[in-house]
Amino acid sequence: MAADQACAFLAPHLPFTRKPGADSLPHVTLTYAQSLDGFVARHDRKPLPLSGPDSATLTHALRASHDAILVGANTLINDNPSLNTRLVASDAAGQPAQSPRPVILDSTLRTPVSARVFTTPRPRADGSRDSRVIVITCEGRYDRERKRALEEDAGAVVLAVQSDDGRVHLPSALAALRDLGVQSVMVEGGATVIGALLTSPEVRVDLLVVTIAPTVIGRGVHAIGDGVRQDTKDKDGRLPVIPKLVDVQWEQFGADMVMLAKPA
Ligand SMILES: NC(=O)C1=CN([C@@H]2O[C@H](COP(=O)(O)OP(=O)(O)OC[C@H]3O[C@@H](n4cnc5c(N)ncnc54)[C@H](O)[C@@H]3O)[C@@H](O)[C@H]2O)C=CC1
Ligand SMILES: Nc1nc(O)c(N)c(N[C@@H]2O[C@H](COP(=O)(O)O)[C@@H](O)[C@H]2O)n1
Repeated sequence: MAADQACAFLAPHLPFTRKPGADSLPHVTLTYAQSLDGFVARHDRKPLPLSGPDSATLTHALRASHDAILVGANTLINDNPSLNTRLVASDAAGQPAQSPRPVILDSTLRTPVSARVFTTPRPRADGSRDSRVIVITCEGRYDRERKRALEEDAGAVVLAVQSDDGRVHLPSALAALRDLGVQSVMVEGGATVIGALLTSPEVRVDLLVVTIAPTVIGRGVHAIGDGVRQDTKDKDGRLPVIPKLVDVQWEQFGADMVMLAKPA
């Protein structure tokens, strides 16, 4: 069964907890599904089902094993995702599945109050954890009325952190999540977030889990290439660097291949 296979595949990497150290940031897992030719979406950025049922079960087991699940604002707007754990009964450690807290990176608060994520039930077995959606925006860039609407009409927690070239500063976002008690974050995309995270000189990705579906798209949004600002140097004059991968494992889930690796 796919759920058992997912548990066995993920078990050696558990638990996903905060990195050691007084000011340490949460554990970060980066995960996405791509076509055989490297795309996460078609060129129109409409939702694109790539994962088959077995690798989708793995993704939900992974979701259930993290405190929070993070996506970029474009993914939230284009896909209108649920971000819950409806495909699994238990997490990768065999405990009853809980849905992680959704987190949206949204520099200017474009997230609609009608987004599905705000009304998706997110029962938690322990009953005590705050499961409200967290929207992280840039100090000085957001509209106060949008913040009020997200908080009061959608029930979100809106956090404003420092801006990094017009985007949410990733270490500040992770520190804000840590301060809310989040120990582990599963980042699901999209391409811009994947690129920003993989090339961040300040944030470490602890685990990378990539599903490769036997599907050819031809033209679309590239998983890495379209998210990385290859032509721009950062404020210290450095070009984006994508880390090498170590401890690489491959396993077949249904028709898909899944790679699990650690950035060096
Ligand atoms: N196949 C898969 O596994 C997945 C595919 N997707 C696809 O990806 C596409 C969306 O990807 P993108 O357009 O690249 O947008 P995205 O979902 O990566 O969101 C980018 C937006 O996030 C916000 N943001 C704030 N701070 C940021 C930061 N530090 N770094 C990056 N973004 C930050 C900005 O508003 C930015 O425009 C959709 O078509 C969706 O279907 C999304 C997730 C997973
Ligand atoms: N693992 C995976 N496989 C695919 O084929 C996908 N298209 C995605 N997309 C991500 O999952 C979100 C949808 O979540 P719900 O099913 O609505 O809970 C979508 O927004 C992407 O983040 N992932």
